[in-house]
Amino acid sequence: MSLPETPPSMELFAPDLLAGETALVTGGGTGIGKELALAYADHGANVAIASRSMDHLEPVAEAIEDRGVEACATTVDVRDRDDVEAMLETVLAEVGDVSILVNNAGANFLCPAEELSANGWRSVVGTILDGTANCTFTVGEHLIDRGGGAIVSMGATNSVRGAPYHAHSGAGKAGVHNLMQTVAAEWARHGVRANTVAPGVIRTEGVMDVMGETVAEQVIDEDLAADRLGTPADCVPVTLFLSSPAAAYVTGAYYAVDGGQLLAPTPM
Ligand SMILES: CCC/C=C/C(=O)SCCNC(=O)CCNC(=O)[C@H](O)C(C)(C)COP(=O)([O-])OP(=O)([O-])OC[C@H]1O[C@@H](n2cnc3c(N)ncnc32)[C@H](O)[C@@H]1OP(=O)([O-])[O-]
Ligand SMILES: NC(=O)C1=CN([C@@H]2O[C@H](COP(=O)(O)OP(=O)(O)OC[C@H]3O[C@@H](n4cnc5c(N)ncnc54)[C@H](OP(=O)(O)O)[C@@H]3O)[C@@H](O)[C@H]2O)C=CC1
Repeated sequence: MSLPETPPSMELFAPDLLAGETALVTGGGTGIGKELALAYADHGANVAIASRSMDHLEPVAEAIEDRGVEACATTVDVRDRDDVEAMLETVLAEVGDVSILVNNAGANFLCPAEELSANGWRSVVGTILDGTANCTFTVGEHLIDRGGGAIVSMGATNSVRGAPYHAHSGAGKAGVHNLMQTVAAEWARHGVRANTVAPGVIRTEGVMDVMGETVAEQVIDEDLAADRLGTPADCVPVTLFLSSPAAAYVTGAYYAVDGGQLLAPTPM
């Protein structure tokens, strides 16, 4: 028996939960980011999505518009601060005020620490941590100027539990968790909240490329109380909640969406 599926967010939350908001989702053309972008649109928010490849973004932008809200798709490499500033200019010009930032763009590969090249480290930590910082500082300034907003960053369970071959990814995600706490502490007085959602192992093309089916089966058998991998849909409700007025008093928090991956798998 595994944990049941998460119902579609439209069965859980009011359809107009985020009407009048504009969400910017990095990495919004694939995997978890795509599911989040479509859910924001379902609940009435205008949605901007940004990543390196327009190929990912265009079909999702069309699906967002099909939901009757405004969409913007723009390219960005979140590792580059100038690029991130240009992304925000484009989004502000095309869909107006941004009130929600989702730092979802991410990167990972499995590599023994002693074999990781300097460039391999930079590539992953640059995307996860520098990328989250670049977007948080750039969009954060806008959120402060407009008098408030919500930031949700995709962390990972490896930020609080080291795991083999995750030196770059785990360290980067730990930095994300801490960065969200810091800006939460600094920016509450500006009405800006910042929280972390930490997925466990969520079945996306990106993660399956990283770990493959054999490791996936091993994780399910040995590590997951839920007895199944997560799905992008599992990440939606908590992220919508954290973006909404229902979380008005929630900031600096860390929510694992991991099917119990952080629990000890054995009694002792
Ligand atoms: C609990 C799970 C937590 C998180 C899960 C997820 O995030 S799932 C989501 C997962 N989704 C994604 O990851 C999607 C986005 N991912 C990507 O874009 C790429 O996978 C990227 C991260 C390599 C960045 O691309 P890029 O074009 O910027 O970089 P590039 O190709 O130029 O390589 C840079 C350096 O990295 C080196 N290197 C690369 N692979 C390996 C390897 N297997 N082994 C060793 N090293 C490797 C490569 O050799 C080079 O170093 P060198 O040789 O110059 O010293
Ligand atoms: N799936 C999982 O099991 C887990 C995922 N996570 C985190 O959740 C988030 C989403 O993961 P998932 O959906 O699986 O991954 P995907 O591989 O589907 O998504 C990663 C996204 O990030 C974008 N991206 C990567 N590098 C950059 C960059 N330098 N600049 C801008 N965009 C970039 C990619 O688009 P493009 O190629 O167009 O740039 C892609 O859309 C990530 O932060 C990931 O670390 C955390 C724990 C577990």
